[in-house]
Amino acid sequence: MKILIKNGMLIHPVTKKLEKRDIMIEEQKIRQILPEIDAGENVAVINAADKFVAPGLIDMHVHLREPGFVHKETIESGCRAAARGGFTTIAPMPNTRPVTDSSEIVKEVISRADKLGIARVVPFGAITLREEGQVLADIAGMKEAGIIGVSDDGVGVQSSKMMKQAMELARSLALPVVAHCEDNTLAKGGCVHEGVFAEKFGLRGIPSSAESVQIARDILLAEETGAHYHVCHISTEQSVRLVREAKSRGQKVTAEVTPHHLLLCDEDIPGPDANWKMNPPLRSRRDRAALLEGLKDGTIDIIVTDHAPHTEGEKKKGMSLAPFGIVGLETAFPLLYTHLVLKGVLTLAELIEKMTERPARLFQLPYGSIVEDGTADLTIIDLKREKEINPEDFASKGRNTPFTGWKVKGWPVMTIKNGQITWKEPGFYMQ
Ligand SMILES: NC(=O)N[C@@H](CC(=O)O)C(=O)O
Ligand SMILES: [Zn+2]
Ligand SMILES: [Zn+2]
Repeated sequence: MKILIKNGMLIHPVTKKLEKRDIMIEEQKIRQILPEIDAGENVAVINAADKFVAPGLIDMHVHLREPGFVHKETIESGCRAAARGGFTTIAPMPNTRPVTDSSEIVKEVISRADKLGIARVVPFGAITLREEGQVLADIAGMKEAGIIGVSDDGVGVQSSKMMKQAMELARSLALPVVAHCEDNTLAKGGCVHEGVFAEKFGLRGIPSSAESVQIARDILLAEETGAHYHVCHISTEQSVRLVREAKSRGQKVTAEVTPHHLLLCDEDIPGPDANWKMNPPLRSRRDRAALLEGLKDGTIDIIVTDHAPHTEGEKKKGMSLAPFGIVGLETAFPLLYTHLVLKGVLTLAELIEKMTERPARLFQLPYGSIVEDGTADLTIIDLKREKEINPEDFASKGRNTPFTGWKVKGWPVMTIKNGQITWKEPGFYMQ
């Protein structure tokens, strides 16, 4: 089927200004981008007047929970959440049960996602067997099966020796090492940032050094091994400084940040409600400022959600006992558009770049831009539409968000992946 998107606003690749364009999609490709295209016969026309058309959003850090934790999320519910949030490509972390540490599980995840066709799923494989930090996983086999990088997300790799071996192997396979950075001897037992909130509520804190110490170690190991080292969910001022310094020396070190670490700090936590509990925790106001600075100056390369669904029952256990993590796929774009773009922190083009083209480049994925003959992954967004965040609307099984009730603008109204409509806001106009 041919689809014609009429009168949408696109970011010009050079001037970065918005301009009105028609886009013709045929099969899985973008065939034409022109100021005016006639529909002709047998073409479905989408009226995108006053709407912004972005490349399909890419999220390089999500948790789909299948296999093993399907009460929290399934590949299907997670992909539906992605499509509803405007994402066409998502990269699930391997901390499922069993852990994604073999080519069989990698193939299984990819084939289930392919059959559904709701979002393109490009998985990470584990660094170590069962993410236990003891024995390297079959990284070469998993690469054959389709992984795009390795990560033990959920836990830090405690042994320097293990990390070094992983980097050597990953380097030889041209795979990035994507690190959840957490030194257990420093973080042990903490549930929130070691700061004002922890003190006020008498909770055990996780110091910033639990993250930054491991980043410092890993940057040295990456220098020695030549691996591409990517820092997961960076959260502290010191971590940003380390990445900036490594980049300035020309090292291949990259980093990602989440919307919640960009928009919230520990002072904002209203009380001991586990919907505000995630790993790494919300840090200080100063850390948050350093993250924004790092994002603006390019030290931090991309934005990811770290979508981490948990059940209401699990989250009711309170700050100390509830699992870490919040959902993010269905709120990321409107939150960032409202609080970064509309407040002048980033331009719309900069925000989009960090959610499309940059992640595609970092992980060598052939997506993330709107070009003729390119894959037809597109997200149509109503930048003016304002709506309250209501977890009851989520396609995700997870309702665990600290952003309930936030009034935000910039809601996706249609998501197209590989030339197929994967989600559409009810009532969004189509001829
Ligand atoms: N971010 C979180 O708070 N939780 C993640 C694990 C992780 O990303 O480290 C999860 O799997 O629930
Ligand atoms: Zn993590
Ligand atoms: Zn994660």
